[in-house]
Amino acid sequence: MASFFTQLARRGFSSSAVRNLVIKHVTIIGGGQMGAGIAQVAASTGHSVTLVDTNDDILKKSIKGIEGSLKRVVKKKFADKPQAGEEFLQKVLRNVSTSTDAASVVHGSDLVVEAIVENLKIKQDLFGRLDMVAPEHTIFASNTSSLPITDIASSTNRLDRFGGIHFFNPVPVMKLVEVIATSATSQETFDSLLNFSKALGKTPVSCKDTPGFIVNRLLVPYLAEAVRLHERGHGSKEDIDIAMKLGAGYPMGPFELADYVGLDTTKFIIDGWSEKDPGNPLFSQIELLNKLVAEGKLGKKTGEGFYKYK
Ligand SMILES: CCCCCCCC(=O)CC(=O)SCCNC(=O)CCNC(=O)[C@H](O)C(C)(C)COP(=O)(O)OP(=O)(O)OC[C@H]1O[C@@H](n2cnc3c(N)ncnc32)[C@H](O)[C@@H]1OP(=O)(O)O
Ligand SMILES: NC(=O)C1=CN([C@@H]2O[C@H](COP(=O)(O)OP(=O)(O)OC[C@H]3O[C@@H](n4cnc5c(N)ncnc54)[C@H](O)[C@@H]3O)[C@@H](O)[C@H]2O)C=CC1
Repeated sequence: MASFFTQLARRGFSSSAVRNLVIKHVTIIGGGQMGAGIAQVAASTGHSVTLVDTNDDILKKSIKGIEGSLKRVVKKKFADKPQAGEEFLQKVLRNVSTSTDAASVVHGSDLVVEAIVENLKIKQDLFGRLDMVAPEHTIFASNTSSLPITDIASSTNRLDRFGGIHFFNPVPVMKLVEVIATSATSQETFDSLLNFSKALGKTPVSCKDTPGFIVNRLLVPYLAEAVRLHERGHGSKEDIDIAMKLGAGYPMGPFELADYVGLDTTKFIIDGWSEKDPGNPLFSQIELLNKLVAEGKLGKKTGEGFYKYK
């Protein structure tokens, strides 16, 4: 039987594309909560990272956030060696550069991780543009919470080198990464994403390209039901949060977690799924969530969501 590499070569891949599997340079697009966290962890594990966002002010904020989060890590990891801790921090920061123009920086990338707004069209536009300029061997991956990887990948001509890599918030703390293969993702791409996740010190699990993969398929209906339970007058937000923390062992209650994740992201997910599966009561609209998002109360990141943070 022909080797895997031979089979790939027969399917039109050059040997240079096949050989270049170790991910060293990563471009991360979107410097928000997730992108900044992924950049931090990748840079901390010796990868060279370019972080991209739409403007320099956002990127300055991302770097400041990375520095703050790194200080928490360093304080713990180098408790008895502050000098070594400071050196580590500076070394990690040197591994991160920034840009507002993704197309001009992907030429040296082994992997592009997208962590921009949860909107299919915007993600497709981004990947479609990058596909024309990125090297042949570059793997594309999305950190989407809920959109089909197959749909995002459809704007490119590298379906075999496209997968999902779903991190959890806060990225420096949460150990899980869901690695998602579509029906077109090559085994090699999947393995590279698994190995990259392990190189970041994470524990990867393998997922199919189904709505919400594993964690969000279970977490989102739970969160939605918590808000509905509150809307029905069957529990205060505070009591529901306390109940789930003390009764089910969750580190945060559902309202705290939704505020932490972002109510806009939570709404994007529920809207997308209810549009695709309108009869499914699990994904029916949630009035209170819609109201808060319409008021710009998006959770912790805007200072108010279900709770106030100012
Ligand atoms: C909502 C449903 C809709 C889903 C929408 C889509 C979302 C997705 O696609 C997928 C997701 O990410 S779902 C969210 C997953 N995340 C969670 O469930 C987080 C739950 N919360 C926690 O684990 C802790 O409260 C947490 C770790 C956050 C904080 O812990 P504590 O309350 O104990 O607070 P701390 O004592 O401050 O922190 C504990 C240790 O962690 C370190 N730390 C926390 N944040 C950090 C950060 N940003 N960077 C670096 N280190 C950080 C902190 O230093 C502390 O360390 P130790 O001193 O060793 O304990
Ligand atoms: N918030 C969470 O807990 C989690 C979110 N995700 C997913 O990660 C992605 C990002 O989420 P967050 O970091 O929470 O969002 P966020 O709102 O904190 O950050 C998104 C960033 O992307 C930037 N951006 C938007 N369009 C862009 C473009 N075309 N080019 C470059 N930058 C662009 C924005 O300026 C912003 O800084 C979403 O797909 C979300 O579903 C995945 C796991 C957990």
